[in-house]
Formats: sequence, structure tokens, C-alpha cells
Amino acid sequence: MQLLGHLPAMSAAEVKARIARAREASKVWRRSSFSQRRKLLRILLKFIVENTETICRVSARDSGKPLLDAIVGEVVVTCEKIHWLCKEGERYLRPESRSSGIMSFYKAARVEYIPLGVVGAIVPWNYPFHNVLNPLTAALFAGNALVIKVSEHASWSTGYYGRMISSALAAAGAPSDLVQIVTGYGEAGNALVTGGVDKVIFVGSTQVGKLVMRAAADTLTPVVLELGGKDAFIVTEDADLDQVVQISLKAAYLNCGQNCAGGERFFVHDKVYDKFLERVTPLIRNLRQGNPLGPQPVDCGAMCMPGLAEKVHGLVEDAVARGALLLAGGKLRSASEAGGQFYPPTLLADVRPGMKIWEEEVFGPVMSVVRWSTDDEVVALANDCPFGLGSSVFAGSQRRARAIASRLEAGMSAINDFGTTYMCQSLPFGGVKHSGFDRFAGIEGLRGLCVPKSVCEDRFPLLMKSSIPPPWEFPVKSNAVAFGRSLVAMFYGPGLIYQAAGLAALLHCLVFPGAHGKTARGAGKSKAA
Ligand SMILES: NC(=O)c1ccc[n+]([C@@H]2O[C@H](COP(=O)([O-])OP(=O)(O)OC[C@H]3O[C@@H](n4cnc5c(N)ncnc54)[C@H](O)[C@@H]3O)[C@@H](O)[C@H]2O)c1
Repeated sequence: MQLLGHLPAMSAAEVKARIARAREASKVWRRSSFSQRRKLLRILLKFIVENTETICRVSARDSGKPLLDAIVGEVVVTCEKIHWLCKEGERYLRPESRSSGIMSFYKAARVEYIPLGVVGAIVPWNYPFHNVLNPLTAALFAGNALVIKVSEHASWSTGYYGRMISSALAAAGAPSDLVQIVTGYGEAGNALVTGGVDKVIFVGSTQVGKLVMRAAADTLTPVVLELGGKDAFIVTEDADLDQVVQISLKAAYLNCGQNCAGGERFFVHDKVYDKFLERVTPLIRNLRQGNPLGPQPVDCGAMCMPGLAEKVHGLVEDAVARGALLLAGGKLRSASEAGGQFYPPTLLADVRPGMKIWEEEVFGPVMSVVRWSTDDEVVALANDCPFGLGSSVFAGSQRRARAIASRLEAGMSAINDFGTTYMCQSLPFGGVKHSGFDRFAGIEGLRGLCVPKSVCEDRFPLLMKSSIPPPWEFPVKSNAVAFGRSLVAMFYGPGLIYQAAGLAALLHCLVFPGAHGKTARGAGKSKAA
């Protein structure tokens, strides 16, 4: 809650000017080779590896997260992404052959992945470094320019990160205007959506996602919506509790719970419910919270967005008033008293439908525990939620965990683990229901930053070309329809006899153009017709 500096709240005109600069740069970069793009990413990667701690300290100062959370959530995932793009990105952006079907058997078909041009990204404050590098690395690798609007709650760090990006562009010989960072409020974000970019990747709340989609409709700008989440974390009676306990704490309290794909709803089987609570309660009560840049290591840091601690506390109070058990945390201190906006790691047991916390995204350090006893029941409880981003299922048998996960309404499922679908950068990231649609990251997300252009050409140009068959030439002949019917029967008829009859009828049409009435009967003509 201290002033770090000032940055411009850009006007719509300034945002448009940034898009125009990016547009010019994109015209150069779209012709770059994959090896040039890899060179740029490797320069970034080298800088990140050599300056990991500084990157984390800058993120901690801007967002209040502990350094370890920054290493895991900001640096490791970014390095993993760059590594994946360099290793496999080209394979998925090269032209891809496709089958040409029956009628076009003499054609070669393929998809070419053409850079979109200028990608616009609007991102939140929870991971100031990764939220910038995530769209940046993919958009540039796919041959685009990027205009990125960072959050008004985490803009200061873009000074350092922006210098890193500019230096990397210069060192790689890429156009200096290829990446434009926009600072400001919602109006600047709106100007980006309506300012003529070729696609918008919006990462933020469901509420603002709807505004973005509405604004994008005017210009028919495609949008990817990566919205809120309220992930289910399911524990069966035979799960390995030693493994589950520590992972569940990370799922709930990493980055002080400010994760879109964070564990919020912990469904624990009746038979191990009390044991689970006995194990996690003392650990949660003993988590150390404080200044992430102080002399002592801390387990939990601060909340970033002003007012978020009050909002989280409101949800906890409502749950307790409606019968939930408060087993740890749950006390709100003022920012001046606490030395910042801190909300303690909180544990609620016996959470049930009807409480606000059952439905609303918390986006804070609260583990809500729910009791269940049959697999059908837990699937129904987990799916009783407006969000559907990530999920985790822990069971003694991987088969049972997989069976439960397959029934969850979620974009991602980690089996006997948490968050691994995000670490595997070849996988698409995204949700269902109010968590948004379309995918960012992974093969699908990378290709989504391109126009998938369909191309079809002659497979043997010297031997065979398209020509209009005589019955169909203008003016069309009287046997044109009979010829068409024969063709359909020959290619798609059910069985060889039917197809042979079609071929005979087709030849008859060609040899006796005037005798169509008799010849086509029976071949390709249904009884009803
Ligand atoms: N699914 C994901 O990948 C993902 C990742 C991180 C966070 N989130 C979600 O983000 C939310 C928290 O972030 P937040 O509070 O910054 O979200 P937010 O929706 O308030 O803001 C996100 C961004 O949108 C901008 N914005 C605000 N009004 C706008 C408008 N009218 N037009 C265009 N842009 C506008 C903001 O300035 C900010 O940069 C949570 O709901 C969380 O679940 C989702």
C-alpha cells in the first residue's frame, strides 16, 4: 500500500497510436524466419535465467507476492513456455497437410498458419511478469506484433520488464515497435478492443469479460476470454493424504490465493474428512505472512488489488453466519494496523450450497472444505458452480480419479496433482461456463494467434486438372441433374454394386447425352424420390 511511482493513464487516441506503430512493425516481423523468432526468445530466456531474483523482487514489490511464489508462478512457467515454443512451436505453425476427401481426390490440401498481424492482450495484476510474457512470447513466435494493456494495479513493474523487452528486441534485430505496453484504466482497455487489433486476448474477471465481448462485437474483433475460476479439488477416501496435504495448501495459498486456476473448493470424502482437517489446520494456523521483501522468509504475502481483503472477508463472514466452521484465519485487520493489505490464510469447513462463497470467486487465501460420500455426489457438487476452469482429483486408484475428472465441467483436470496442466505448456489453457471460452497457450492457443488459411492445389498438375464435365457446362445440358445423381451414387453409394451402377449411369450420361431419363434410373435415385 505504498506509492511506487506514476505512469500515464493513456487516452484512446494514444492507444490507437500504439496500435498503429505495432501494425507497421508487424509488417516486417511477419516475414521473419522461425530461427529469428527463436533467437529472440532465447535472448529473453537467457536474461530471465540470469536475472531471476531481480524479476521476482520487482514482481513482489508490485504485487505483494513472496519470492518463492514469484519463482514458481512468474519465472518457471515463463521459462517452460519459452522452452516449449523454441522446441516445438515451429512444428505446429508449419503448413499442415490434410486429406482432400473423395470428390477432390486429385487435390493436395493443407492449412497454412498466417500471422494475424497485431494481437491485443488485456491482463490482470496477479502475475505482473508472466501475464506480460505469456501472450508476448506466443504472439511474437507466431509472427505478430503485440499491444498489451497491463492492469492499473500492477503497472510499475512494466518499467523494468519493458526495458528487458526493448533490449531483447534490439539484440535480436527485431523492430523496436513490435511490443507496445499500454498503461491506464478500463477506458484504455476498451480503446484496445475497439482500436483495430486483429484479435483480443482478455484475461480478467467474468464481469469485464462480458464488456470486452460486447465492445468487440462492433468491429467483429475475435476474442479469447480467460476469466475467473473456482477450481474443485477432490480427495477420495483412499487418496495419499501425505501427498494431498501439502499440495492442497499450495493450491489454496500460492500467491495468497489470487489465482484464476486456484483451488477454492476442497471436496474431501466423509471417511477422511476429519483427518484431513486435523492435518491441515495446524499447518494453516502456522503459515507466516508478511512483507515478502522483509528479512525473514514468508509463506504468504499481501493482497494486491485495493479492497480485495474486505471482499474476501465479506464472503468468509457470510459463510460463518450460514453455518460454516472457521478453523483458521478469518480476521480482517486494517492496512495501517497490518502494515499493508494482508488477509490471513483462512480455513472454512462444512461449506454448503446457499452460502455466497459456494458460488462467488474468492480470489483470496481461503480453503473451503466440503464433505461428500459417493462419487456421483461429488461430481454433482463440483459441477454446481458457475465457473469451470481447472480441477484436481486425488484417489488411490488413478482409474477412479480419471473417471471422476472426466465428468467434471472444467477446461482442465490434473489427476493426483494440482496445476500441472498449466505447467505442461503444450496443453491449451482455458475454461468452460463463466470461466470463458477459446484457448490460450498450448498448440491450440499458438495456432489461435494465426489465420488458419486453407489452401488446395492440384496434386499432379501435369496429369489432372479440374474441368467442368460436359453436362454441367453452361448452358447446362438436359441430363445435368442425372449426371450429378450418378456422380453421387458412384462416389458415396452404399456398397460396390451401388457404386458400379452409378459409374455405369455416369458413363451413359456422357456417351448418350440425350437419354438421361432412362439411364439414370436406379443409380443414385432413392425409392422415395
Ligand atoms: N483465466 C485466466 O487465465 C485468468 C488469469 C488470471 C486472472 N484471471 C481473473 O482475473 C480476475 C482478477 O483480475 P482483475 O481484477 O484485474 O480483473 P479485471 O477484469 O478487473 O481487469 C482485467 C483487465 O481489464 C481491464 N479493463 C477493465 N475494464 C475494462 C473494459 N471496459 N474494457 C477493457 N478492459 C478493461 C483492466 O484495466 C485490467 O487490465 C479474476 O476474476 C481472475 O480469476 C483469469
